[in-house]
Formats: sequence, C-alpha cells, structure tokens
Amino acid sequence: MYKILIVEDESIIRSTLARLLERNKFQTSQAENVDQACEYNFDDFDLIISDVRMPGRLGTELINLASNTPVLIMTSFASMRAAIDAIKLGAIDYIAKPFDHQEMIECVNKILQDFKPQTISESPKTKPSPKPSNEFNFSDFIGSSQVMKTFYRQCERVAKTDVTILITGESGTGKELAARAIALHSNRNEKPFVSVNCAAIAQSLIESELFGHEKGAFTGAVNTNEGLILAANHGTLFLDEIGELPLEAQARLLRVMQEQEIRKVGSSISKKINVRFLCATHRNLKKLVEQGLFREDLYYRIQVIELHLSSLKDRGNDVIEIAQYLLKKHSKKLNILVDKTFTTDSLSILRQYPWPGNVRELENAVQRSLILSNGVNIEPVDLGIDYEFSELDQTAMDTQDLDFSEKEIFTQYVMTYQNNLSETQLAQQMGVSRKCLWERRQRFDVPRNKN
Ligand SMILES: Nc1ncnc2c1ncn2[C@@H]1O[C@H](COP(=O)(O)OP(=O)(O)OP(=O)(O)O)[C@@H](O)[C@H]1O
Repeated sequence: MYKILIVEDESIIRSTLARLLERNKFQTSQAENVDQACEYNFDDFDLIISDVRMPGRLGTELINLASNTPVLIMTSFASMRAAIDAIKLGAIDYIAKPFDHQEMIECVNKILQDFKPQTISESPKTKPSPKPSNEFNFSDFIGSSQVMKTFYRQCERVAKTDVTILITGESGTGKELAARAIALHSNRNEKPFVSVNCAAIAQSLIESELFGHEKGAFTGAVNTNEGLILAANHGTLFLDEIGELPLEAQARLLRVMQEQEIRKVGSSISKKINVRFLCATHRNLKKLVEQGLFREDLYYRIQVIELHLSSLKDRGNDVIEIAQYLLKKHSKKLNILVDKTFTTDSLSILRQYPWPGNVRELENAVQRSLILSNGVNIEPVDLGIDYEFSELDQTAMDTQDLDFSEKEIFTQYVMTYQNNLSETQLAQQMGVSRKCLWERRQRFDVPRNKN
C-alpha cells in the first residue's frame, strides 16, 4: 500500500485530504508544518503532498529535504507564479486549492505510476485513469532517473500552455529533443515546428533570416524572403542557442514576442502573427546580461519558465539505459544482423566516463562501437573512449569537486593533442561535436592554439 505524507497547516484541509486518500486505499501520515514533517523518515513515503505557505518554513523546502521522494505542491494562490516557482525548485507537480477530489486522486495515481510503474495495479481503486488527455508520452526520451522523471513532468505541465520556455543544459543533453516533444504535446502539434540554430547563421544575415526581408532591402536581397518567424506562424519557433543572437536582433525579437507582430527588414508594414516561442541555450544568460551581451528585458521575457536538462553524468543509470537503446536503434539502422551486447567492462566504462558531450557523444561512441567490434561482444576498446581519461576522472570524482576534475582532464587532454590535430580531428578523437569542443574551451578557458 502506498504511503503518503500530508503537510498542511489547516487542519480541515489536512483531514479532508487524509480521508480522501484513505478512501482510495492509500496510507497517510500528517504533519502541520515542515519541522514536524522532518520528524518522519521521508524515505518511508512514496509521495509527499505539501502546502507552500505554512508557519515556519515554506513547503517547497521539502523538495530538497526529501530528495528521494516526489513532492506534490498544493498552492492556494492558483497563480501561475507560485506553481512555476515550485516546479522550478523541482516539485513533481502542483495542484491548486481548493482541489477537485477526482483531480487530486488522478494526479496522485499518475505520479505514483511514473515512479513505481511495477506496482500501481496493486489495488483496483488506485489504478491510474485511462483518460489519455494529459498523458505525456515522451517516447523519444530514454531515462528513468528521478531528475528526468521530474523533467518529463515539468514538460507535461507547460506543454499545453502558450508561455515562452527557456530550456537550459549542456550541449547534447537533449534540448532540441525536449523542444520538439513540448511542441508535439502542445495544442499547436498540427502546425509548423521551425527550429533555428542562432549560432549557425552568420550575424549579418540573422535579422533577414528570422524576420524576412523585402526585395532590394539590402545588396544581395534579390527576392523577398518571408523569414523563419513567419514560417512558424500558428505553430512553434524553436530558437536554439539564443545567447548567440546579436543585440540588434534581440531588440527586434523582443518587439515581435511582446506585440506578436512582425515587420520585414526594409518594410514599413507590420503583420500580426501567432507564434509560440521555445528557446534554448547552453550559456548562462544571466551572466551574459551582466556582461551587457544579452538584453535584460528579453531575458525576463523568455525565462517565464525555465526547464533544465541535467548533464548525462548526473543521471545515474540512465547512461546505460540510453546506451542499450541506441545500440538497438543503430544496429537496425546499420543493418547489423547479430545482437551485439556490451561486455561488463564496457558497461562499467560507460557508467564511469563523464560524457562531456552528453547524449550526443554517447551516440557517437555507440555507433563507432557497432562498426568497430568483431563478433557479438562490444569490448571497451571498441567504444573509442580514452580509459585513462575515464579512470582519472573516476579517481577525481571520488576525491574532489567534479567540475574541477572535468576541467583538469579536459585541459590536459586538449594540451596533449591539439598541436598535432585540427579542431575537427580533436573533436572526433574526443567523440564530441566541434560545437561541444568549442563550448568546453570557453567554459574551461582553454583557448585554441593559434599555431
Ligand atoms: N534522453 C535521451 N534519450 C535518447 N536520445 C537522446 C536523449 N537526449 C538526447 N538524445 C539524442 O541526443 C542527440 C542530441 O540531442 P539534442 O540535439 O536534442 O541536444 P541539444 O542539447 O539540443 O544539443 P546542442 O546544444 O548541441 O544543440 C540527438 O540525437 C537526440 O535525439
């Protein structure tokens, strides 16, 4: 039987909720505030349902205090703001008070189903609702770590709204995949999804590419161009690497977002549009704002909701799940007829390696191993990962700050090889994209050797 801890200062709400849950075959415990809740062992519970504002500490503090147990937040301020804040802090979901009894039970069942899929059917009454309306099928995303489950849930909550979302995370963590999944589960799923990589378009062309231009607007504008924003009309525009957008284009984009109106370069006529914006960046936009490289007003406009994708190394066993999935996927694609498997040593290396290029780097390694391995077994050597690299990192991980060890290893690796390799070769040898290598150079302050 599932155990649920209710943390609520208003005794009527607390006892009503307890009765409702118990009628549905859940076992409950109650606490009046966060301090009282802390007297319990959180690991004994399958779910915590907590109010936010209570005497003493905020209910959202439980999200960190009970790191292994999902926390469902109840907020009497049905405002989006309080809910967003709770979700940002890592709450599994939120529910507005006064809550509808049916909605509460469905929500609880859904959370428990996601966290304990193998036992949800223990009691017929606790079966999740068969209603698919708010099911978020994230089938392209592999990984069942708690951080990813929380991420899926957050995506589910925001997909149907029209708010602008900022997706953050290192290169290769799946930001574009997330944007596509959100668009797919939005009410605009039948309309265009346009993806623009702001880092890949020359700065001189970015305005005309995004906003369009009239014929003759500038030298070389031989034809009228409708622009990518208009191409996404009624649908979704995904602005990847928005931190790379030049300041002038940022000002123009802000106007478009605020007014939902667009004016082509060289035109005096504005046109009404209806576009939902999803943005992504691997950069710290707040820092860019402080440095005067990103407009503060645009920053606040796009980070209405911020969803963060964890680095692969912080997702525990997801790396193995994803590797096995990619092995199947690419075996099929490469038409490999035998069922290849990772040896125990390979699995151990997959788990230890810090994956600076995240899932993209893992995908490269899996593809390479399928091609290089002889027979059914995929040995460590086939993965093309530098073992010393991974062993060194493991030792470092055991003893010191992770970021520091990663920086040290990256710097050492680049310094050793960069004199004899081009950037492309160096990236290939590390099993990451050139973009990822460039980002790491920036992050760890390891500039290119100009010679
Ligand atoms: N959880 C996951 N499960 C399976 N495949 C994944 C997962 N996350 C990412 N991928 C795959 O990894 C690759 C990189 O993902 P994606 O392009 O979405 O990352 P990104 O964060 O947008 O990277 P960048 O910032 O470099 O553009 C894609 O092929 C994507 O399908």
